[in-house]
Amino acid sequence: MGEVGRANCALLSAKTMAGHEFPFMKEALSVVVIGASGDLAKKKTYPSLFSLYTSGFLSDSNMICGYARSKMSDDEFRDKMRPFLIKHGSDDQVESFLRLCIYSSGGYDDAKAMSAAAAKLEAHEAQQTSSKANRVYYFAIPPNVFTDVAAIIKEVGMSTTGWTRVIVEKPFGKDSESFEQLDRDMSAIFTEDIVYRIDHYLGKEMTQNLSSLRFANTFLEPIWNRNHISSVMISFKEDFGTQGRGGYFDQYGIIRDVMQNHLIQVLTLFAMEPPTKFAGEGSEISEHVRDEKVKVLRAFDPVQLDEVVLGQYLGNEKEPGYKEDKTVPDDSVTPTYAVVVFRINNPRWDGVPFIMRAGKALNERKTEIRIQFKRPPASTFMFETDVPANELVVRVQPGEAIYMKTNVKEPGLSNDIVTTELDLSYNKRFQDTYSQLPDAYTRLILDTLRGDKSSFVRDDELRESWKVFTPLLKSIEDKRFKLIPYEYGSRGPEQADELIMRVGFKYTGTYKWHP
Ligand SMILES: NC(=O)C1=CN([C@@H]2O[C@H](COP(=O)(O)OP(=O)(O)OC[C@H]3O[C@@H](n4cnc5c(N)ncnc54)[C@H](OP(=O)(O)O)[C@@H]3O)[C@@H](O)[C@H]2O)C=CC1
Ligand SMILES: O=C1O[C@H](COP(=O)(O)O)[C@@H](O)[C@H](O)[C@H]1O
Repeated sequence: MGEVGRANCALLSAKTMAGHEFPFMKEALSVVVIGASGDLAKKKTYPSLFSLYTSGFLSDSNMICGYARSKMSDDEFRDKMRPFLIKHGSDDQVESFLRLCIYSSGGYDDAKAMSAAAAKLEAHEAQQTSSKANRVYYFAIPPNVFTDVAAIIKEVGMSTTGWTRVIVEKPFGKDSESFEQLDRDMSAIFTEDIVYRIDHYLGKEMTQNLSSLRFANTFLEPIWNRNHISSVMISFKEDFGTQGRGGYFDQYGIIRDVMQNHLIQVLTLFAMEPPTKFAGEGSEISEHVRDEKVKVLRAFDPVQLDEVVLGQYLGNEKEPGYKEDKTVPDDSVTPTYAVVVFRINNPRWDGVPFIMRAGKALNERKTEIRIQFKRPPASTFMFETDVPANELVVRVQPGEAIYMKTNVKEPGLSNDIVTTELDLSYNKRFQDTYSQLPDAYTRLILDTLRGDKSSFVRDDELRESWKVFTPLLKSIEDKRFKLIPYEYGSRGPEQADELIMRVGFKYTGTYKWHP
């Protein structure tokens, strides 16, 4: 890899970075997973740490210490974790990785138990040749214990010879007020530079790709504005319901669950102005992208209530409805589906609707960004037909792809216009790497080890995004919305389509894809 490519490693995948030696790899490292007995730890945190191990970023000299309230021996913990690792590597790799994993039990405010865990880290670190010992704490715990855990880590768990970094999971509050409280409590304990707020959508391949797509292609950036784009739609669809998590979900709803975090992150990366720099040496590099994301959030207009549609799913003959989940109250008014239109009041985006759609229990699973361009001028006169607008679609998942709906002459003797696509499907174009693309968590944990914060959420980003969402959430809690029922497995409420058409999205229904 040449020097330019190397400098840009912030934009490369863990796979293509394999073989790279980062400074943290020459120093002692312990990773402590708080909440190691939980769901996230077994489904995401440990498999991602294992991937970093099999790709050479973690080594046999590292220690991974699980910490949670449940009492377990090291071996019992390893037995619990083994089934979640086996599909990610060979049996030998799993066993050698599990040898790095120890377990320590204790309460989330129990400084004595945390000291016992820290003593194990110290004993291990003392055996290493490096005089610097770094520590990462991964908070796979509910937010109500964040500050208790943070306080005991600060008291007894900080590295005295190297850096300490803390990865924190959402939710980062429920509204502006609770966010400010959490932020005050956390910042009284840790300085912002050691806090890595993870949003796994920022680690997804196509989210990471957005800036390259925009700023590394001269044909795109000049048309990335109100002069050429008529609407932008960011959609998140899941073809399953709350899957027994209804009790948790009911406290949050779809807006807090995916819009205020994952989708707003995608939107701000899409809409921000060019950052000063993406890559290079120094911790300030990470701030350039985050500065621009904050700036664009500050330009959001208040959401208009008549530009919002909310829904809740009903069951069908096969699947239960949302309120049939025993953990959901019978009178729940929590939306499982939402369309919200955002307006960005700056010279680039004035007048362009940003339509955010998210829903559970829909007809398919997909996340995408759909950019609809203005119609070709005078097309009805010139071609004597309504030529459809071009659309650029960034398919985030599943089946990562970028395709541009393009109008061409129908091949043959006809002069009719047909809409087809310029298609960059990742599974075809990047056959060697596609099946090995790293999980979002793998990439983000590696970024933490490297000290690259550009794909983590800064406190002022959260502050600004809560300012956008809080008034809307309050209106929902004040029951100012009618929740529209939709059937499990449908495309969501019809009123959602009416809204997106009303604000400017055009659906012709004429495009057919032939894979
Ligand atoms: N490289 C690749 O992998 C490619 C894949 N394709 C695939 O082809 C298929 C069709 O392409 P696509 O770009 O989605 O085109 P469509 O024209 O089918 O859909 C375009 C958009 O219109 C919305 N829509 C659909 N029905 C209605 C309606 N009745 N009223 C209002 N809006 C509606 C869809 O929303 P909603 O999502 O809610 O249905 C979608 O956002 C997709 O599955 C796509 O993944 C196409 C090109 C390349
Ligand atoms: O954070 C969350 O994200 C998942 C969707 O993540 P994905 O990577 O599978 O797209 C969502 O199902 C969950 O409700 C939400 O809390």
